[in-house]
Amino acid sequence: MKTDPTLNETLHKTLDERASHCFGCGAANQQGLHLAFVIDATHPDAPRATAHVQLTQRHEGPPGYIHGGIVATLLDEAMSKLNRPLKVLAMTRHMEIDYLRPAPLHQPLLLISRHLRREGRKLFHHAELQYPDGSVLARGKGLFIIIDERLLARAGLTQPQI
Ligand SMILES: CCCCCCCCCC(=O)SCCNC(=O)CCNC(=O)[C@H](O)C(C)(C)COP(=O)(O)OP(=O)(O)OC[C@H]1O[C@@H](n2cnc3c(N)ncnc32)[C@H](O)[C@@H]1OP(=O)(O)O
Repeated sequence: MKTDPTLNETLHKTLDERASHCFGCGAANQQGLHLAFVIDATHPDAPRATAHVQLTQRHEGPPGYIHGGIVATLLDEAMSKLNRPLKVLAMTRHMEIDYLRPAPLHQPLLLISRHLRREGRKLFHHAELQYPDGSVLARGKGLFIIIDERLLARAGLTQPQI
């Protein structure tokens, strides 16, 4: 049986290295958004993440504005960045979004997320896309589920013990 020649290489990379093509934040993804977050873990149980965003016509939906699916990606990515400071691996299970105003292209915007609460494996996060003056363009609430070792292995995401 033939094996994929890239498989062995993939298995020997850490999860962080394998996330380098993440569409939201991966440095190696040339088509990605390259979001760079600053994490504030002053309160370890209530971390916050912030990123500056300025998108171009590549991500256009309505003329002059960011596509709604990309807005969802921004909010999802911002919320996912709260998992590491909480010292867990977790994936988005449910997300809801209020698109309050069209989000403009070519303008500096702020992406801000915060952890709300934890109930067992369930993490409840919140995120906003804002103008620099704090007025809100879109708001998201997310349910992230903490992934245990068994599920990591099933998803092929186990970090090899070598
Ligand atoms: C891994 C590191 C990589 C991170 C990259 C970050 C990228 C940015 C974030 C993403 O976009 S991740 C990609 C999008 N997400 C996915 O692809 C996840 C796909 N879903 C799954 O793989 C599974 O559903 C998942 C592993 C998340 C959970 O599967 P489980 O079988 O472990 O969950 P389960 O069905 O038992 O639900 C867990 C709990 O949530 C509850 N739940 C589920 N849906 C709910 C809902 N909609 N509202 C409220 N509660 C809900 C459910 O009742 C249950 O509650 P209890 O623990 O109290 O019993």
